[in-house]
Amino acid sequence: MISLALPKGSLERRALQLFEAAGLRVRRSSESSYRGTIDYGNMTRVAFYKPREIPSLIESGSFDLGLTGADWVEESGAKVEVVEAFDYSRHSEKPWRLVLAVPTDHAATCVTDLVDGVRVATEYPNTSRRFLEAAGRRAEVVVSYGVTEAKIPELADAMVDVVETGHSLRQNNLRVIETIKTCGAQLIANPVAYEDKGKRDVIRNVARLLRAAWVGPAHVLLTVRVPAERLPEAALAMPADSWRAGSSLADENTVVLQGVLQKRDVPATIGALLSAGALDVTESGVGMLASDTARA
Ligand SMILES: Nc1ncnc2c1ncn2[C@@H]1O[C@H](COP(=O)(O)OP(=O)(O)OP(=O)(O)O)[C@@H](O)[C@H]1O
Ligand SMILES: O=P(O)(O)OC[C@H]1O[C@H](OP(=O)(O)OP(=O)(O)O)[C@H](O)[C@@H]1O
Repeated sequence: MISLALPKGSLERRALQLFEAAGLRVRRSSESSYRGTIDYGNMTRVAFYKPREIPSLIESGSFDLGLTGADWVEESGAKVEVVEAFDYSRHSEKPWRLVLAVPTDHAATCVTDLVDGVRVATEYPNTSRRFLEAAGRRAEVVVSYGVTEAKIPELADAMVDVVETGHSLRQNNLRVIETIKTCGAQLIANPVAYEDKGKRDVIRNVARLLRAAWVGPAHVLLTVRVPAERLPEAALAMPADSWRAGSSLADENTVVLQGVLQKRDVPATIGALLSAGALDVTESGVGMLASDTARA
């Protein structure tokens, strides 16, 4: 049995989509239920927690596997195995950043411009202290429990917080002077569970399925009909991660070439294939792409 802790809040929606796309749908009685199951690997104990709590739940062995933000893995200092990483944020398929920010009219352009004794508000006191110390700044770290932007100017002069779109910074007249860490979602495992052969096999397979569901939609399958004598040219035009050729049952002079390639390569590839003699090209969507090397 593998137990799994999933994130509530910002990271939740995409996590559930990803598990569903990987064939690992979380079954629960309603969207407000914090408990569920997955019909794979005997995952009968799935629970939802705030991302900041998940690393310690995994380290302690309360759960074998968890999905949370890289910022909380670092902040907690929890001893966990990072099994996979997915660069998505609350609103986008891009990583978010943990940044040091100051009011727009502040003179500082980097951390070393901050004076000793500067008050820095943050939900990430450990990460912030480490960063400020490494920069040689003697700062007063003011622990915040959210709405950190509002701590300036009364309680703090600067802040360390999450930035994704930058909307919140702009609305509060703040600007970034340092990026401390670029963060995505991480699949983390309890080290003891990861050493257990049976659990490790399930954990590795969950990671593979999630990765396959993550990279799949960034790819397409191209099916190309090409006259047999033009096959070498057409094959060269296919920048596919993998491709294969087979004969057409309908016409022995026509070969069918199939390849999986990244979506961004499609326009140029179709042009090159047609120039190389392709009779027609059909594009199909890819759901999951399981491969040891595939990366979106
Ligand atoms: N755009 C984003 N804004 C905030 N957090 C994000 C964003 N993108 C990813 N995250 C991740 O999600 C975490 C916040 O998750 P969540 O929204 O559940 O909690 P919270 O806002 O800290 O908590 P609360 O709802 O109690 O204020 C961040 O710490 C970070 O790991
Ligand atoms: O760059 P943006 O896209 O604006 O995202 C970043 C903002 O989102 C988070 O706040 P959240 O709404 O979770 O509230 P909080 O301040 O209480 O954590 C974070 O603390 C920032 O304020």
